[in-house]
Amino acid sequence: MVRVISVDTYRAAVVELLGTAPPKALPLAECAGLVLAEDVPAGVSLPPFDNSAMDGYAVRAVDVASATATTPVELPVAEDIPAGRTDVPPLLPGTAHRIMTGAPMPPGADAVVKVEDTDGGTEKVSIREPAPVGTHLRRTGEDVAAGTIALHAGTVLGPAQLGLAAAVGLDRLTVHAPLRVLVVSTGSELVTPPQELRHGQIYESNSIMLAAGIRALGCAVEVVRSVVDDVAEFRAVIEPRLAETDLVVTSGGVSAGAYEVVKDSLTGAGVEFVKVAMQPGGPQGNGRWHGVPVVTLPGNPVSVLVSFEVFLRPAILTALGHRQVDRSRVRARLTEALRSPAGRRQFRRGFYSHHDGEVTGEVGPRGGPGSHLLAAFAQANCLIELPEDVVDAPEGSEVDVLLLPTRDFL
Ligand SMILES: Nc1nc2c(c(=O)[nH]1)N[C@H]1C(S)=C(S)[C@@H](COP(=O)(O)OP(=O)(O)OC[C@H]3O[C@@H](n4cnc5c(N)ncnc54)[C@H](O)[C@@H]3O)O[C@H]1N2
Ligand code: MOO
Repeated sequence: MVRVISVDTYRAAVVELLGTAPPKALPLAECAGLVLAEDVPAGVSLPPFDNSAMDGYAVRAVDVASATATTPVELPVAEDIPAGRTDVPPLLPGTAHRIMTGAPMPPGADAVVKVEDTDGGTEKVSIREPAPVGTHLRRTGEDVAAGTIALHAGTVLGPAQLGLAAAVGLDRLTVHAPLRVLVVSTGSELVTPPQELRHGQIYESNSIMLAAGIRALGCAVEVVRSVVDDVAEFRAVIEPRLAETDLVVTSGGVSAGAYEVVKDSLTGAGVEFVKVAMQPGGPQGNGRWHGVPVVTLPGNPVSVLVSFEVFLRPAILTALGHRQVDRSRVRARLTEALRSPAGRRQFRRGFYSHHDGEVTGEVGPRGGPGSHLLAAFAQANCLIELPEDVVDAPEGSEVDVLLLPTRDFL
C-alpha cells in the first residue's frame, strides 16, 4: 500500500536526501550565484595605498590655503604621477605633482586640487581654490582593512561580491559545489523535433522545464530527453551515468499503471514511492540508487513544475548553502471562487497583481486544476496555495500566493 504523507513531511525528506554540497574551490568566473562555503579574509587593504580621487595636483594644504580665483597660488610642477606609477617621489614644500585618479599620493602631500580649479599647467600650475587636508584623498584601508573578513561564509555571490573577491586579489573561491544533476524524462509516447508526431505521441517538454529551472539555481545539468517504458533500457541508459551524477531527477512512470518504468526499476532498489497529500503532484518518490540521490516526479507537465517549486527548488537551494530558499509569499484577494480537494494542499496557477496604495493585491486563477494545462502555467506569475482544510475559497477571500518572478525562475 502506498504511504500518504503531507507536503511538509515530504519536502523535509527531499531536503534531507540532498543534504549539503561539499566545499569546492572554483575560479571566480564560475562562482556567480553560488554560496561561499568559508569566510574570506582580505589579503590586502582596499584601497591598498593612499591615492587621489581626482585628476589634478597633489599639494600640501598649507601651500594653497590662500588660493582664490583673483589671487591664485602658483606652484612649480615637479613630477607627473599617472595611475600605475610605482616609484613615487616625495613632494617637496612649495611644489605640486600632477596626479591622476587612482595614482598613489606622494609622501608629503596631504590634499589634491582637481584640475578644473587650476590652469592645468605642466611646468607650473596656477591654483584658484584652497584644498584643506584630506581633500580628494582616498585613504588606505577605508573600504577594507587587510586581515579582516571581506566576505562571510553563506554569502550569495553576485556581481558585487565577486568584484570584491577579485579586488582583494583572489582568483578562486571556496563555494558549495554546484550539483551535477541528471534529468531523465521517461515515456514511450515522447518524441522530439524534427520527428513528426504520430497519433498517440507527444513532444517531450518536462526535461526542458526541469533543466531550465535547475540550471537557474547554479547546477550543471545533463539531460536524457526520453527513455522508453522498459526497465532494462532505463537501467542501461542511467546506470553508466551515475558515477558523474550528484542527483537524478526523473519524470513520469511513477503512478499506478502497468508500464511505470521508474517505479518498476527503482522499487526495492532504495527508492520509496509515496502519495503526497497535494494536487497536482501527488505521486512522488525519493531515495538513493547505487548511493546517488534520486527524486522521481510524476509525468504531467504541471505536476513536474509544481513539484520542482515545492520540493526540488528548496532542497537544491539548501544543498547549495542558500539560507533563503522559499518563494516570497503574499496574501491576495481571489478574483473568482476556487474549489480544492479535501485533505490535499492545492497549488493553482495564478496571476497576481498589486496596485499602488492597496494593502493586499488580487489574484485570479490561470486555467483549471488539470495537471496537463501547461499553457495556463505559461501565463501565470504565481502559485495560489489552498491549504488541506480548504474546500471552498469564495471570490474575494484572502489566499496565500507564492510569487514566481520570471527573472528568478530562469
Ligand atoms: N489509476 C491511477 N492513475 C493515475 C493516478 C493514480 O493515482 N491512479 N495518478 C495520476 C496523477 S495525479 C498523475 S500526476 C499521473 C502521474 O503518472 P506518471 O508519473 O506515471 O506519469 P506518466 O503516466 O508517465 O505521464 C503522465 C502524463 O504526462 C505526460 N508526460 C509524461 N512525461 C512527459 C514529458 N517528458 N513531456 C511531456 N509530457 C509528458 C504523459 O504523456 C501523460 O499524459 O498519473 C495519473 N494517473
Ligand atoms: O498529482 Mo497529478 O500530479 O495531479 O496530476
